[in-house]
Amino acid sequence: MAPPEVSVDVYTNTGGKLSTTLNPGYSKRAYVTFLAGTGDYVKGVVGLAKGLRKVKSAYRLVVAILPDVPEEHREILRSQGCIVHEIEPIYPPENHVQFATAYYVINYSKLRIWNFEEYSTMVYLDADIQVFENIDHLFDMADGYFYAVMDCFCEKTWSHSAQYSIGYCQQCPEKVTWPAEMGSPPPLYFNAGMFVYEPSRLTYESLLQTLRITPPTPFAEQDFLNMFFQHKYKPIPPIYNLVLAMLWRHRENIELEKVKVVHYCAAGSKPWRYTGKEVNMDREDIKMLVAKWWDVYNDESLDFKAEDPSPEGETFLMPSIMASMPEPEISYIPAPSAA
Ligand SMILES: O=c1ccn([C@@H]2O[C@H](COP(=O)(O)OP(=O)(O)O[C@H]3O[C@H](CO)[C@H](O)[C@H](O)[C@H]3O)[C@@H](O)[C@H]2O)c(=O)[nH]1
Ligand SMILES: O[C@H]1[C@H](O)[C@@H](O)[C@H](O)[C@@H](O)[C@H]1O
Ligand SMILES: [Mn+2]
Repeated sequence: MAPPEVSVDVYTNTGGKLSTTLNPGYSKRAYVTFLAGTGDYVKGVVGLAKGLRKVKSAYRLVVAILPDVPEEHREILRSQGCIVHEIEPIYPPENHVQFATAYYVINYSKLRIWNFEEYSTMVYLDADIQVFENIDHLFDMADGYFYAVMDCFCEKTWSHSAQYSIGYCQQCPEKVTWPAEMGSPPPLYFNAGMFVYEPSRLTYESLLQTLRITPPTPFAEQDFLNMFFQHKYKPIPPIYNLVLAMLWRHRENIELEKVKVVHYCAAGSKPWRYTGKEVNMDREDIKMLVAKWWDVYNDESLDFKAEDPSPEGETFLMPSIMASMPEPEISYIPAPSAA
């Protein structure tokens, strides 16, 4: 039986408030990012909030914050229209980590976002990500999968891995093929700076339970999520999370003018710390992308306005008739053959 229709206010990230008739069965959607510490990542979140406004995203930005984020920074985020949501830290399993505990706490704490059950679908974005084109259509993908962009194994950060040791990368699996004597090739591996997922209490509990018996590995929650969602993972095109190293490692896989989401994850590329001195950072494409981030960050017209809806406002799934953006088809990337 169809649920009764009710009239509700729909708040948009662009500051609009639309009254409409919605089916209460409609699910809620939001972007979510993560912030820890007293440092300068708050600038990344502010940039991201403004970027989402610039591309007229219909959905709010939730910021999952650790208790150590100072009140001053929380206030900046609220004043930018973000929904600030404090979470408890998650610690790595006991007796496993002698050093770099902070690194693991920061990254594992991200798993709390599976507990945000008030939302049915969320798009997670690292604070060092910027969105240059509307990606709201990602919320329309079929339920039951974990969507993210395939990573690249060519940078030194991967030097601990078997892939790196033989020069194998899933971005060009035909260049160096996986040797039979090393067993089956590794499963597809995503970068966890951006993903589409469904919060769920059950999944959340299973994640935490599994984490307790999983020794920490170099890429922390990224390795863990890859293991946990191995059979649910569906790759989406690199335009949804341009890992910057792709520009010098696999330029042929990237159509830069089509890129919607940029992930400033390469060493030296965080726009708010950028000096241009580190390796590859003097490239023209990098300079252009850093400048584009600053354009958004410095654009005062993108600041959240006082007359805009309160950060407590809810964002409901809008009936497609109201959606302002055309919804491009997303082509799934077929799994590269092992050979
Ligand atoms: O002091 C910090 C450090 C990190 N973060 C948050 O944690 C995220 C992950 O850190 P980085 O973006 O600096 O790291 P990378 O992009 O190199 O990280 C990649 O690898 C990490 C694990 O190694 C995570 O999986 C991360 O999501 C993935 O994009 C940041 O975006 C930010 O949201 C903070 O808030 N404060
Ligand atoms: O998977 C890794 C990891 O996310 C690193 O932290 C990032 O800097 C690299 O670019 C990426 O390949
Ligand atoms: Mn990142």
